[in-house]
Amino acid sequence: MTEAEWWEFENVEAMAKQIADDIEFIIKQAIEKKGRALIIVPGGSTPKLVFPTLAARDLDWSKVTLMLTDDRLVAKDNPLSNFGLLTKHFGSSGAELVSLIDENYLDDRAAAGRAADQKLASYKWPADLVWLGMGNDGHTASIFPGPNFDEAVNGPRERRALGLLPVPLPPEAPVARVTLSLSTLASAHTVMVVITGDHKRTVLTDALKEGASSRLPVGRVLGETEASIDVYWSK
Ligand SMILES: O=C1O[C@H](COP(=O)(O)O)[C@@H](O)[C@H](O)[C@H]1O
Repeated sequence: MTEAEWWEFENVEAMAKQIADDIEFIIKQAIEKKGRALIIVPGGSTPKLVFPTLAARDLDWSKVTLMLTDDRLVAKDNPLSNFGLLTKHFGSSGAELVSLIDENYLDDRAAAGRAADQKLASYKWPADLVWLGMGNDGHTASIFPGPNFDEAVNGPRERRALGLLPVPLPPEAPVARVTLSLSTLASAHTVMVVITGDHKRTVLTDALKEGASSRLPVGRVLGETEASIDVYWSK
């Protein structure tokens, strides 16, 4: 069983405000303590509820690095690009935005993963915050259930990013991915999971019960997380 604290909200607006408050606090604390904040955020649809509220916060964004938990292996101007979403909301904030995708390797997921891994070596780890999303199938970042699951979770601990192919391909984004590794996600100072709807609540509850040996990616990542875990949930 993995312990997590649940925060439940009447609506997504109230949830978005609380998440923005909490991330603002984490960023300010990190800047005060070490001069910069490294904040990892998810892609997909759920962050769209929070990014506008967070981006409007009066912070010294020039001292903030924003990176993604994962991205789709597509060009930055492709509508599926998580980095495109990040740029849309934070592009004028002054924050450093880090893409996991090197457009030289759009046809080669393994090389794309190695390129991201090399790039990430120049950042200061662990991250101050890893904010995880979760798909209906229990995937988190781009660690999916299926044949790539073992490769994704059993890699060397020093590996920070890797290229993966979800099987089956998710209909909403049927492309290869580059994802942060389990060890990178799980070593953050703070970990939050943000989900909506009854189905995802059931999936996450089951995954937490299964703990570190969970059959679901989100359960595996959270089971290995060193920090306390906060779950934000709204209908
Ligand atoms: O493909 C992805 O999906 C998950 C879940 O996204 P959501 O749309 O169900 O919120 C997301 O966390 C991940 O970053 C993204 O690349």
